[in-house]
Amino acid sequence: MALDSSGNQSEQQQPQASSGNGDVGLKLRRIPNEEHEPDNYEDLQLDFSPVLFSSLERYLPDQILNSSRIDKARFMRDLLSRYSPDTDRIRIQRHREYRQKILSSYQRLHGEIYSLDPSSFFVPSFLGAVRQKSEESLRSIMVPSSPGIFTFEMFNPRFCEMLLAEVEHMERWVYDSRSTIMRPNTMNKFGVVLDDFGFEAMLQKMVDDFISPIAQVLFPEVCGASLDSHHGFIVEYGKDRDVDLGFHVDDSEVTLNVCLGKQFSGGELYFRGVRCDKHVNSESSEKEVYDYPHVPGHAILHRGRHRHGARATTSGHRVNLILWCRSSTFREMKNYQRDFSSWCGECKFDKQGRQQASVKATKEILERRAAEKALVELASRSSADKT
Ligand SMILES: O=C(O)CCC(=O)C(=O)O
Ligand SMILES: [Fe+2]
Repeated sequence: MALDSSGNQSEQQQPQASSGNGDVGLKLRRIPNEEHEPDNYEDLQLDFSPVLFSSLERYLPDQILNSSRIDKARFMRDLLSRYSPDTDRIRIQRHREYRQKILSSYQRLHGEIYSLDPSSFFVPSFLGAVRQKSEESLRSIMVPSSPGIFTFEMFNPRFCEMLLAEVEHMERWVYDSRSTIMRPNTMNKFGVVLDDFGFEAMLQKMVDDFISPIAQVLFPEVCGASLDSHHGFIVEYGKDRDVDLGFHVDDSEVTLNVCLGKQFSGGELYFRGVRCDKHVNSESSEKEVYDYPHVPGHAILHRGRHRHGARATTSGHRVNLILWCRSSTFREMKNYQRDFSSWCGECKFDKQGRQQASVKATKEILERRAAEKALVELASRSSADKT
């Protein structure tokens, strides 16, 4: 369903609370209305991601929030267009057409995995821990690893099998239809972007209902509670696939990486500390060195800025689901900050150095003052002795 510039739709319209030019002066709320359940915009042809519309909906002023879905979509589209440069708009439009082309011709193998079904996707320990919503319950399923890195069992073997089969089915479709698809990022020659194949809404729900509540507890300093978008993809290693992955940071605040299988050796992740943009190439300390061997069904959760790479998969076939989870709030806040010592190892080290230097300088001043005072007292005592 397309939304034309006048907002006319074939969908039946409800009475309008506010419409047309009258909306222009209305401002978004500063604090989202968390109780409001946003509409779904998947079926509308919009210039921006439907997920963005659902997220933005909670910030709408009451006058718009109570109006029809179409009016809300029109209001948000106009607002976003005002802030989006033309080049962005063209890029978004092309990407939407690209996705539309895939969706209109790709036949799903397991349609049931395109909607989140927690009890069939997740193991009971993971489901129970997130549902209890306490820090204690979340920490109880985490395997001790290294500071800022959390590992836990997450996917049921049956779900792993179905997703693996779906990925194989996608690759076969790409080959048979001679389609050219966009690979997950510049580092991978293989793998698929799940969001382009219709998984975007399911994966964002996984982020909203499961990853954000965990990140809120484990990564509050990068706005873990407000992960409002993601890039969800599959990486594949082994014979006739990628071999390894170079040292890098992810374009995410928090990354979830789950191994789906199959059988393989090698492919360990290696970590070397969290860094901000300025310190991304700095040395790492011994304490920051950590290696993680993948286990099918198990997840590893880390900050996107935690420097890492993947060693060569030396035999077999390794397939992982990666979710780069992003927070627009964190990205906006970052523009106004210089000190990232709450999460960057090097900023923290610099800050400690500055604090130690300042303590040392203060101590020296106090010692000098005490010595001067003692000298004055000595001098006054000796002159009193003489008289
Ligand atoms: O191969 C892996 O498990 C890691 C992949 C990764 O770090 C990435 O795609 O950003
Ligand atoms: Fe990565």
